[in-house]
Amino acid sequence: MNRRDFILAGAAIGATALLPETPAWAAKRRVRLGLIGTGMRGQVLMRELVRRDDVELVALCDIEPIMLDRALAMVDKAGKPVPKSYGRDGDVHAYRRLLAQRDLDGVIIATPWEWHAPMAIEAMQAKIPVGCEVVAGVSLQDHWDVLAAQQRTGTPYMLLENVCYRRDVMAVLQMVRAGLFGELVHLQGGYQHDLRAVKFNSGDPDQPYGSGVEFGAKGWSEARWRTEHSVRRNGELYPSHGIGPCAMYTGINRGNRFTHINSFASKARGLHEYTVDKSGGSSHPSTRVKFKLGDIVTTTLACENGETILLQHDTSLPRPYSLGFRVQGTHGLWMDLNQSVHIEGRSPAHKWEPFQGYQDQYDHPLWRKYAAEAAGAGHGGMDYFVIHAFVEALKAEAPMPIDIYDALAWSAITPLSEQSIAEGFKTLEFPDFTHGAWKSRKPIFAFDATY
Ligand SMILES: NC(=O)c1ccc[n+]([C@@H]2O[C@H](COP(=O)([O-])OP(=O)(O)OC[C@H]3O[C@@H](n4cnc5c(N)ncnc54)[C@H](O)[C@@H]3O)[C@@H](O)[C@H]2O)c1
Repeated sequence: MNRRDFILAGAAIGATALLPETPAWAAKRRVRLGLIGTGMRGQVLMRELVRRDDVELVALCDIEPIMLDRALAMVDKAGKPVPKSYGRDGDVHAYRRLLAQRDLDGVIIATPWEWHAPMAIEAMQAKIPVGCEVVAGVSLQDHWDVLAAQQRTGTPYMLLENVCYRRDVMAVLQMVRAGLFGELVHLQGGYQHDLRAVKFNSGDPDQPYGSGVEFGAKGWSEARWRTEHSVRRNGELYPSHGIGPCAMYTGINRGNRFTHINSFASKARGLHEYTVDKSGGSSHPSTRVKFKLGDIVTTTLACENGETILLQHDTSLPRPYSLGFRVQGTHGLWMDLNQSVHIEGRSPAHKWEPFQGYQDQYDHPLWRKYAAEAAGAGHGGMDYFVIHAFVEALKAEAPMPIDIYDALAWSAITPLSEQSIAEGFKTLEFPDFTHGAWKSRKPIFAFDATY
């Protein structure tokens, strides 16, 4: 079975994730990748890509020449061959020319959210495996369209959700699998990150954070596109960093699934107050914008196996960063905010223990093996692992460890939470993107030190 037959076999049964064990013939030594979106995130991912000997970055695309030039300079500094580049002319569809380049083994998408679904769909139609930054799509229909393209073509798709590879998150995965928490009952996570200085700047490419109160066409980097989502939308806008680890702990899409969702949104005050304070009055146009996104959006998910999961989206108020994880079962719990654990019968009664001892004992084999390589990579090293996983799975032509179903279930939380809030905080049924396959699918994420 060659690579093409392997992909088509996936299409025939509806999902690459249902494919058998990695076949013996599959052992590529190098992969040729393209990158669409060489902005702030794309450049962080490129740091990982250009230092790998098994990756050849053969194509870059961005419609902002400054970002494209920064990316090309990174390749040059790394002493790697010059990739083809697209988009300098500002053509928002220049990525189609990249996808038409016939030598690609995979493409990474790190563009604004609204581009993820169309770009991924067209890449899969061209039979080019996709590594997509969070999120998978914007509307619920986007999610069904991405699924249809993946199933029609059988092309591998991975969501590049890096928090699943955070060192403590992976140690907790080992603890969950070792049964330390007993049967899981309740989990929490979220995206609790003061993004005010990301959502506004002066538009100066050298000062992307907090340099002013512009956004939209006058902003730079995420202020150019992300802030608009806070103007138009009210929901859990960035679910995957929080839900990804919780979904892996509870086996979502692999023996478990989300059944229901609801969301509550608080009033919206933070972004308006920030623009007034930062601009010193109410004369700047940004101070007159009415932001729809509630400052704190709280989402609850119910799971088939009886767990509840609570997510909080909190990006518009002053606060230190924390994803707010809590993993609680019949024998005890872990919380990341206080870096503490309590395990009944092992911890002192009613007392927290520091997590460090557990971290050392349950450190994941991947971290034990690759900690030195990951040192210095983005987000405390986890960006090393997410790129490593995508590249290794591509080389092995094996199922993606965070696959299309993970991507869709995690990312669809956003449009569903918007709908819940819009309909008076209504509880909604969660769609089953696996069409029942969740019952028999087995977990595959991070069982050894491979990827
Ligand atoms: N996983 C993480 O930790 C993490 C961190 C930051 C950002 N992200 C995600 O990465 C993505 C990009 O975010 P960012 O911070 O790099 O934003 P950014 O604005 O800095 O970069 C996006 C780039 O996409 C380019 N672009 C826009 N439309 C395009 C098109 N049609 N064709 C080609 N290029 C186009 C822009 O010119 C820009 O350079 C987002 O989805 C974001 O949520 C993930």
